[in-house]
Amino acid sequence: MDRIAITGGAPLNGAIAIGGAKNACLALMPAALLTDEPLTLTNAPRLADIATMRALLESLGCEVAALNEGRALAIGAERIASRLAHYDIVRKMRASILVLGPLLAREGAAVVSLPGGCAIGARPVDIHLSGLEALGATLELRDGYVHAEAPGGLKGARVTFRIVSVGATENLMMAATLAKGTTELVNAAKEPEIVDLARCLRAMGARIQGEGTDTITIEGVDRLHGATHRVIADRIEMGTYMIAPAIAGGAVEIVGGDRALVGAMIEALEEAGVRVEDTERGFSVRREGDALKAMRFATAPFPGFPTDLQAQMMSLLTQAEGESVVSETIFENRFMHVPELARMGADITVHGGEARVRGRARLRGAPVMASDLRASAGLILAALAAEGETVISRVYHLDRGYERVEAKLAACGARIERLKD
Ligand SMILES: CC(=O)N[C@H]1[C@@H](OP(=O)(O)OP(=O)(O)OC[C@H]2O[C@@H](n3ccc(=O)[nH]c3=O)[C@H](O)[C@@H]2O)O[C@H](CO)[C@@H](O)[C@@H]1O
Ligand SMILES: C=C(OP(=O)(O)O)C(=O)O
Repeated sequence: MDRIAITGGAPLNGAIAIGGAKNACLALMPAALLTDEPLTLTNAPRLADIATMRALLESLGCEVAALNEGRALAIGAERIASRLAHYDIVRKMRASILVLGPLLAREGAAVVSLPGGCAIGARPVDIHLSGLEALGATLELRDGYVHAEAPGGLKGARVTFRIVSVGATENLMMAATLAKGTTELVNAAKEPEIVDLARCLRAMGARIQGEGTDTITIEGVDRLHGATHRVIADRIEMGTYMIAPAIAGGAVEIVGGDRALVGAMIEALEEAGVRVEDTERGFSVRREGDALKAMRFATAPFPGFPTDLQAQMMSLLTQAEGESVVSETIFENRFMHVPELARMGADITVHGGEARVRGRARLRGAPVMASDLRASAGLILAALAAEGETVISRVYHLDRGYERVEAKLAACGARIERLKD
């Protein structure tokens, strides 16, 4: 298993280009199941999670070609050879549940493994399932699998989500494109990845309105066709690299930076004393003066502060003057990075969903372990500011969502290398 070694203390100066969004691409790929014509996705990120979704789609009979060195994916689902999403693939990645809606809509039947919990929380899929039932599917849970049927096809309905769920909104949007009649999704997620999926589905012939608001309306059509769609920029990668010069010093231009995607993050950074200035290619980020200021923030659905940037922002706040308060409202167990940051000298206490971060801790390099994707990114950022060497193990978590992280940071002056075991 690879590890990453970082010797902290070097300021970062340069430019970092942002790739296509993992979480958008993971929802766009299963959309290919809705049509027998090819769907081509450009600006695709080259990540482990994308390879996992590719393997899952291939196991269902899709043909997937990687073009332009993997930056574009052409996915053809001319014939669905299997309706079974096997546990062996689904357990690797929760987004696998996103094949359920499209398979059911196109084939009238699907058997999909339940994804199970993960480090950040239990993450049930009840909202996905009750939504599909509202569209007329019959579901049965057997041996860890969801057995879903809709022999006469799905039927449009009004579905009110109990809580805002990105994945359930995506699954239902896709399922509803081929349902008979109109579906209204109420209390829908408003994340940019939802908007991106709606645009792609529309390019495929779907009739969708209201994406980006809390009510999405989908008028079912008889069939969808192929399309080419460009994946939006990864706002979580963007936010992660915005913190790098803020914590390590220096100034980094985020190429492809887009304020509309990271508004809450920019607000939080500015409150902490970080300056964000527009450039022709995006924006540049640097710390204002020497000291960062403590602040409080709570994670929330878009346009609120993203839970996927909470760990990274917490690393930054270990270096702020005073006590910061971080509330995690989306996942019940997303503070796995705290004990690892403590090993590096951070002073953080957690009570329930709230972490109190006392700055300005003197961070020192230590061996630490990545527990999940964004926790790994938080540890990398903390290591950039720590004295001495930090070695992060289990970086396969990081590889799920960050492409060439060592190369991108090293190009800005970070002393970082991947240790191959
Ligand atoms: C691949 C992908 O896009 N992943 C993102 C997606 O995950 P994902 O789509 O899994 O997250 P959701 O928005 O569904 O989860 C929000 C909350 O709802 C709960 N819930 C969700 C579904 C359900 O059926 N029942 C239920 O109780 C979850 O446990 C969680 O507490 O959105 C999350 C919240 O922005 C991000 O952190 C993930 O990076
Ligand atoms: C939690 C994440 O991904 P997933 O939903 O695939 O676990 C993430 O991208 O931060």
